[in-house]
Amino acid sequence: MASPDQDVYMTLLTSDRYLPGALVVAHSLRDAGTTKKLAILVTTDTVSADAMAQLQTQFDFIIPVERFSSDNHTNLALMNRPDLHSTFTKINLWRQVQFRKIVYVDADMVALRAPDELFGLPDPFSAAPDIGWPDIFNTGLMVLTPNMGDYYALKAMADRGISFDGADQGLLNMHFKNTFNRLSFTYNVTPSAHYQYLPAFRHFQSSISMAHFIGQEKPWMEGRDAHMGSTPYDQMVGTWWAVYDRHYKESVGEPQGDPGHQTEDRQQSVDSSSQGASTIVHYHTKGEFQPIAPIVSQAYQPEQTDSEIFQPTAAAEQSLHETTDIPRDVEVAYVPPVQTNLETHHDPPSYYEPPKEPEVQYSAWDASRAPPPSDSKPEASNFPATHYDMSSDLTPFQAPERYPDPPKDMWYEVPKTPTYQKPAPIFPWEKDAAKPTRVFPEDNVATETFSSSDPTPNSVPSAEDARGSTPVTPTTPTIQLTTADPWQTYTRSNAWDEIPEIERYIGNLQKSRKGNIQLLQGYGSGIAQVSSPGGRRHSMKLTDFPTELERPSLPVTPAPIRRPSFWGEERDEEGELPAAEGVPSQEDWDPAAELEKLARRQSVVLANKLGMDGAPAREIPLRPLPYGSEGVTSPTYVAQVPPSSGAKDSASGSAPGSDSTPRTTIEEPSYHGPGAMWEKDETFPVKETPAGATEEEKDVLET
Ligand SMILES: O=c1ccn([C@@H]2O[C@H](COP(=O)(O)OP(=O)(O)O[C@H]3O[C@H](CO)[C@@H](O)[C@H](O)[C@H]3O)[C@@H](O)[C@H]2O)c(=O)[nH]1
Ligand SMILES: [Mn+2]
Repeated sequence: MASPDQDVYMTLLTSDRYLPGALVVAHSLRDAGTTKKLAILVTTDTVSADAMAQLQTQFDFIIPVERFSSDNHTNLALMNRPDLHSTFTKINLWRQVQFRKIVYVDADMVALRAPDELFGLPDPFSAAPDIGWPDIFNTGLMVLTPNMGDYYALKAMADRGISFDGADQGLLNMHFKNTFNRLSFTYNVTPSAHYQYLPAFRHFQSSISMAHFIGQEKPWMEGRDAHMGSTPYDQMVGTWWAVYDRHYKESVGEPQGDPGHQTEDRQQSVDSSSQGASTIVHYHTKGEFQPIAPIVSQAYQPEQTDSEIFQPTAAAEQSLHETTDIPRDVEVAYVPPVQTNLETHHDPPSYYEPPKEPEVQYSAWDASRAPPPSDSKPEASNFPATHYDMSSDLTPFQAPERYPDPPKDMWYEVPKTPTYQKPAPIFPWEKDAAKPTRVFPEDNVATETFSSSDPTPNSVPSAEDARGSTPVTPTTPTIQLTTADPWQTYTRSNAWDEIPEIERYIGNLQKSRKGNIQLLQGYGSGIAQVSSPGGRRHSMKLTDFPTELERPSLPVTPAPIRRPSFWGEERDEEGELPAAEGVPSQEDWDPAAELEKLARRQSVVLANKLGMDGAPAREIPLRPLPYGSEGVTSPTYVAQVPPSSGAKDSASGSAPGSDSTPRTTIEEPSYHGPGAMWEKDETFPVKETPAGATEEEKDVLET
């Protein structure tokens, strides 16, 4: 058995014709003292059993392999080598993974010395240059490390007929194109009868390891007398014959020696074990087969092979006589085996001229003369194609230890100089504006406490007042919080209210419109000189709202009268909501009287003001009362006559001239509609909410 670390020399036999060559290779290596084992690839369908038996005597391993054929007959015909159709079989070398290293040797080589050092090469593939085209390597000698990767690649190419010469050399040179380790020519010297570089041969002669007889003619096919000269080629051929004769030279009558015994003299007999068996070797070696022999029909009895094959059969005998010139009366000692199972030709002995067989035509199709052959392949069928298979790897995916770093400079860089620039100040107060400060509710609480004892409790103290106020008593914080009204404590002043420029500006505006202002002064809607009841300071603040006391109180709608429910019952007391504070009860509420009161108040205030200002009293135009209120009379109410005398003409329903006569009908209120708040070109009212009734007005109302 071969072990994975074993090294072997290996050759190939695809037909019996090369049997002498394969045996000589083995012998030459052994004779040269190799320490390596010998193996041979054999295509069993085209190699006879007796040839196999011969191989068994010399090779340590006989390996049957599948035969790969090339259909590229055109290129083989170009080389005039149609016999090389099966050399694709060589790719089986790469699947012999039971060996560590293989030194492949063609069957037409002979070893002058054993190149065992080639097994020490680290390169996976080495070969020597071809003499016909030194850029490529010759496939007669190759040092290779078998592996299935190369095998499948080569097989894929072979299946598609990819080879520039139609044989293995073209295929292998395409696959190992630029990756082969180039060996010295001395490992594969291919002498030629036509071209010899004599000085080089002489110079390197002593270092030649192997000679290779390339081409159609092989030493055993030409006979021992073909090259008897002294040229390098002749010398190489002589070397081959020396090995052959050492082992296969037929020497009749020589004593049989030890099976392993080999003689140095090429004229002496071959070793006894191969004497009988070597007949098939002789048969395939020109000039070596001895057909005429004594009647020894059973002369050859092979020990290790099927004897049936070697029995001279009547049919075989007949066949031999028919195809040769051998007279019928001559006994044939050996009849070649009838290889009916083989497609390939049966090699005839070299001593006779075989009848002319119809020559195999591999001529190329001439497109200019004929249509393509009907059995030709489709166009571009030899284009290289790559086939991918699904992965059968069952190992789970392992993430790599680290992934490549992310690309840099991918962040947004904030501009160094900010694009925002403060706009240039436009207004004077923008230049020296006070830094804004925060005011917290606590500050205002303190203000509230302070202002509770103040005579003007409703005036809104400014922030300055609050800061300058007396310190808050820390013992009554809770009281302060509960009494504080956030709406009252919240400062309603603006920063610009205190700016003198603005006050001056407003003042100037008012001066130019004095007349109008004076007219309104007394009514509380003026800007300046507003006198508040509590001594309220004159302010020009735009946001100075009137206090609660300054605002007129609005008439209050009484609570509704409760009616019995559908069931005629009064609802439970407990379900009632508490009465609103300040709302008079229904019984105390006289709508007519209240309406009268309201009307009177309006008239009195209006008359008062107008009279005070000294302006001529305007007649109040009459207006109809709202629907439903016409003709309502009150038995108790007597309308007050305005102080001005103009009422005499304007009052409706009152007797003329009777000023002192109390009226019995409610005076119709005048109504102008909303009207414009202010006219065009008029100064806008700074006080949006009119000031409440003054003390004087209140006095009038209450009387
Ligand atoms: O009928 C045959 C033909 C070939 N072979 C084997 O195939 C090899 C190659 O054939 P060969 O006659 O030696 O070819 P070469 O004349 O050497 O031709 C060259 O071209 C061939 C085809 O490319 C290559 O295989 C050779 O290595 C290369 O030297 C032989 O050595 C044998 O091992 C047989 O066994 N029987
Ligand atoms: Mn060869």
